[in-house]
Amino acid sequence: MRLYLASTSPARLSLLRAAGIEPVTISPDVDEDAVAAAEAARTGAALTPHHVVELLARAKAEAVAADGAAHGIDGLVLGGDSVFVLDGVIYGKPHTVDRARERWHRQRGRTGQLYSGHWLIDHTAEQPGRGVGAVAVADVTFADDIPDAELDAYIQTGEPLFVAGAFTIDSLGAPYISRIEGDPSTVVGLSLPTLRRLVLQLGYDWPTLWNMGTSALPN
Ligand SMILES: Nc1nc2c(ncn2[C@@H]2O[C@H](COP(=O)(O)OP(=O)(O)OP(=O)(O)O)[C@@H](O)[C@H]2O)c(=O)[nH]1
Repeated sequence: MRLYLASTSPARLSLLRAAGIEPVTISPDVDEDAVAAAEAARTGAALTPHHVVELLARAKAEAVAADGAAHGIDGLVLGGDSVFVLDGVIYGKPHTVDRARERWHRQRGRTGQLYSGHWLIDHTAEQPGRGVGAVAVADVTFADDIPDAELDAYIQTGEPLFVAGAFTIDSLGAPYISRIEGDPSTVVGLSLPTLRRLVLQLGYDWPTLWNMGTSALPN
């Protein structure tokens, strides 16, 4: 079974490859801010983190599936979205050094939640368009002994600017994460246990997605 990843996230691609799946990646053409704003206007209330990540994961998967014929899609289309929540406030990517510094000064020594949304669409002749979704959440606790100067050095690498919550657990940010509760792949941006359950929900066996080269096999 072919998996189509409706995401530009290198981290999501790496997670799938390490799990034995070489997806076809297709960039979703979605204005995330506009989609979230339209939903907030429709509901008349601020969106919960759970709602935001499932809404955007679905929008990305549906945007790619809508062009299914153009892409020659015959398989499962996966969209994802992640946000970080601290004290009830939803944070995406900081994008700027000042915002990343402000976030870290707030989250240092604290615990927040990383929410990842998943939407999987069956784009095969058998069940064209059937979609299922789920959200996974993991608690992330940050080290409390990071001096300002070291935080600035980390921020200057640029890594924190383009990831939800301004941190990674699998790259330069790893030394600053003291505890995770939940499956680590949720924090990276794609919960593999959650994806497996969605595949089963659509009636497929997980191993049918394996199309590993040697890249996924431990050497
Ligand atoms: N490597 C890594 N990436 C992380 C981590 N936490 C969050 N991210 C990334 O932060 C990004 C969150 O932004 P999203 O809007 O969900 O996704 P995106 O990167 O914009 O890509 P699209 O799916 O194309 O929207 C994702 O690429 C996540 O993989 C982490 O701990 N490690």
